[in-house]
Amino acid sequence: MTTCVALLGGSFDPVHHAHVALAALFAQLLRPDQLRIVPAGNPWQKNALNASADERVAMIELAFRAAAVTVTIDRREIARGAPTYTVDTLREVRAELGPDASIVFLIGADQLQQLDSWRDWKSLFDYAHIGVAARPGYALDAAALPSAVAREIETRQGSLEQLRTTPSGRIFLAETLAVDISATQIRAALQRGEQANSLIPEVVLDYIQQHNLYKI
Ligand SMILES: Nc1ncnc2c1ncn2[C@@H]1O[C@H](COP(=O)(O)OP(=O)(O)OP(=O)(O)O)[C@@H](O)[C@H]1O
Ligand SMILES: O=C(O)c1ccc[n+]([C@@H]2O[C@H](COP(=O)([O-])O)[C@@H](O)[C@H]2O)c1
Repeated sequence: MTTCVALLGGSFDPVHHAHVALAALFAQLLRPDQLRIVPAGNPWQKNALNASADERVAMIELAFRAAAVTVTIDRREIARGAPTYTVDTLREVRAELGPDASIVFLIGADQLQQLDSWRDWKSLFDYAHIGVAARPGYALDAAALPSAVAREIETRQGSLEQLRTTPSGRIFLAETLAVDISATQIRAALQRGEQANSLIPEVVLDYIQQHNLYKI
């Protein structure tokens, strides 16, 4: 049996219900041997993060424990101390797991729409598959995507079975996720002094309040 490892990277500033739902969806679809959450150390396309790396990790632990989704937190991008390029992460994980393991990097539709802006993006497929989840407001059809990304999907689209049993090179689009939540919206709500109860797990909200996060 091929080992299958799924990775969900992100800023998680803070982690929210859609992150957990995305991870749970692919846990169910792929039944991976391991599901790793990879908090970005220095997400170079974003403005400065609000919470610290340790705070983001603590919130991720709380969120996934509360949801009973079994994950491992991989801190390599935090430890790297350089702009976070996924291609570097996938190269490292490939070296660790060997040539035969299936590696699946999970993203939402917003990131698919800008995949061609990622560092050395075509090389991502040398190391891993990409699993994409739908996101309200971000279409998955070819017309909504940069033409280079649409072309890549045309040749690389594969089945879940192909993702699970081959090492890299395929894309799978999961069209069923429909959770209209963003960390931007949560930070704005918290800054306005609103509770954001329906957007993040209660344990994460408790943590945010105890640590006085997202006030400014
Ligand atoms: N509502 C959502 N539906 C589907 N995928 C999502 C959703 N929210 C985030 N993701 C995906 O999860 C990963 C990590 O996202 P991230 O931590 O940047 O959250 P975010 O809500 O997009 O943050 P921000 O609003 O700060 O940009 C990305 O691949 C992103 O596409
Ligand atoms: O490699 C890149 O150049 C790159 C550019 C943008 C985003 N990413 C990765 O995509 C994941 C989601 O990013 P974000 O900004 O939505 O949190 C996270 O793991 C980022 O490191 C990676």
